[in-house]
Amino acid sequence: MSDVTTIEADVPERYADAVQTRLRRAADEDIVGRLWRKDGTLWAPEGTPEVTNRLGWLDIAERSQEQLAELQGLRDELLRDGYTDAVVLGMGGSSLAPEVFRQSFGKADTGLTLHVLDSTHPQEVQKYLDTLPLETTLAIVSSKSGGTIEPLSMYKAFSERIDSTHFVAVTDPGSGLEELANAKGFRRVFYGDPDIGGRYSALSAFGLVPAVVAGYDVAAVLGSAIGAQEECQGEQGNAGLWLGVTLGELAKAGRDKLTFVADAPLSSYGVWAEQLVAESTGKLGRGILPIADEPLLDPEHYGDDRVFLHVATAQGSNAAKVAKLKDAGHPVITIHALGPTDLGRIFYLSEFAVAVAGWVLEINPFDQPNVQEAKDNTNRVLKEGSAGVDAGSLSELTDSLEPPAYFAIMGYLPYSSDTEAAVARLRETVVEKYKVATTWGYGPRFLHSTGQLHKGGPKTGRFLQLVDEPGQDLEIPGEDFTFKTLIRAQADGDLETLRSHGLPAVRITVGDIDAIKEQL
Ligand SMILES: O=P(O)(O)OC[C@H]1O[C@](O)(CO)[C@@H](O)[C@@H]1O
Repeated sequence: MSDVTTIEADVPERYADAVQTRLRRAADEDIVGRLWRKDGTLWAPEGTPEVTNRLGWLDIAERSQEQLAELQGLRDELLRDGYTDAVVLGMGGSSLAPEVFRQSFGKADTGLTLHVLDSTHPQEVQKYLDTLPLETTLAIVSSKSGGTIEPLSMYKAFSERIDSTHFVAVTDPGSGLEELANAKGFRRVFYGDPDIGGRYSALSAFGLVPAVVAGYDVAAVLGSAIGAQEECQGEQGNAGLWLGVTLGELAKAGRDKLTFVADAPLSSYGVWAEQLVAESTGKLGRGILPIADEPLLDPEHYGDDRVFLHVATAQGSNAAKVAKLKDAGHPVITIHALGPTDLGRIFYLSEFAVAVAGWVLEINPFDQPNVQEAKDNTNRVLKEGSAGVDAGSLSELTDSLEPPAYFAIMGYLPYSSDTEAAVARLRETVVEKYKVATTWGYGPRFLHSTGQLHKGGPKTGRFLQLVDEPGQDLEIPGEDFTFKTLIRAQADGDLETLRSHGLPAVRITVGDIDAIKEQL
């Protein structure tokens, strides 16, 4: 057991020495004090960009409390004006926390029905345009940089159909999106903190605007985050420090597949944590690979590259399976949670832990050096057209497949529960047959999440790209490419980038995902 109150640890004895030694070193080197004093040399040489100006999240929950009255004012105004729905148009850090809030809280009595659109698949965008009651829908265009191609394309599609007063922007001061919002007369512009990067922005305006508009108890979410902030102050009983040191040391010992088991109603935690962990740690050939939503199996199916993080609630149904994992000697860390308002605490502890793990792994957790490559390749395909893609063959991925390799499935497909169920069956087959960890992400969403680790992390990934032939296309007003061209250029660009890193990457144009299992 650790000496912290909110986290329970079952870490096998053989790793305990490394964790204790590292905790002593953290105390000797005043890691917590230096983190709070925003000393960037914890992670990178003095003067490195994207370090000291990326630590605003440390006390953002306190500062966000001051924004609540204004946000609640917006919600009241929208309800008075007859609004019924709100849709977030954003990617990565600008969409994933709202998505976890949405799935965890559900529909509140006192707010708008929240939706999150973070896809460029024409069928997916069209679905929202067709099914939302557009006359009573608020569109929240969310982008820190204000220049990301996906939210701007989604904005363009919506702007043809709804009036400017139906839009609000969430962005950092001085961005192109701020300028656009002012020029077009958006209802409001809300600002993020420029000293916080996208994946650390959950408790700033990026998470809060959608959550307040949806009527969720954001004051309680922030209260739980402030509780965690207090827990992360000193050397003793510091849950975030302990978690980061443990995850870092386990990764160094080869347990670098952090497998989330999140109980209802917090089952979607992994989709947010995935970006935090992968984009922060996956670089310089190192990193912790987050595994979200993988079917949970019996211990014998797992290699010794796993560590399990159980977000446990009273309603959860995973306890018996997790107990078996502990008994079999897999490291298991349990974070106990009461319900959705605990998300503030869980987000905060995760953020602090990942910052500490960055120190252990000797990487800068606040940059994303490899994300740009896929974006550049996409832009080139958009400009010059595709030179045609060699699909490759599945055996490139399965030949001598064993831990510590991992099998990544990336679907440039419309979102559907049928797809997710078929992918879950495929993942289960891969784990059972090869004992390797599997990941799954919708493209282009995963490009802003695990995409960084795929290229920058350990070169152990095998990549299966799934694409379809969309039956319908959708114009992007003002652009000379359509959504169908954009998503295919993103898929082509990513395949090319993976291969340029010497990584095995194969494309399958899907009809029946279940049929892939037979070829493994
Ligand atoms: O909020 P923005 O600037 O649109 O960026 C979206 C996402 O893209 C990235 O910058 C890179 O993938 C993420 O870190 C970020 O959360």
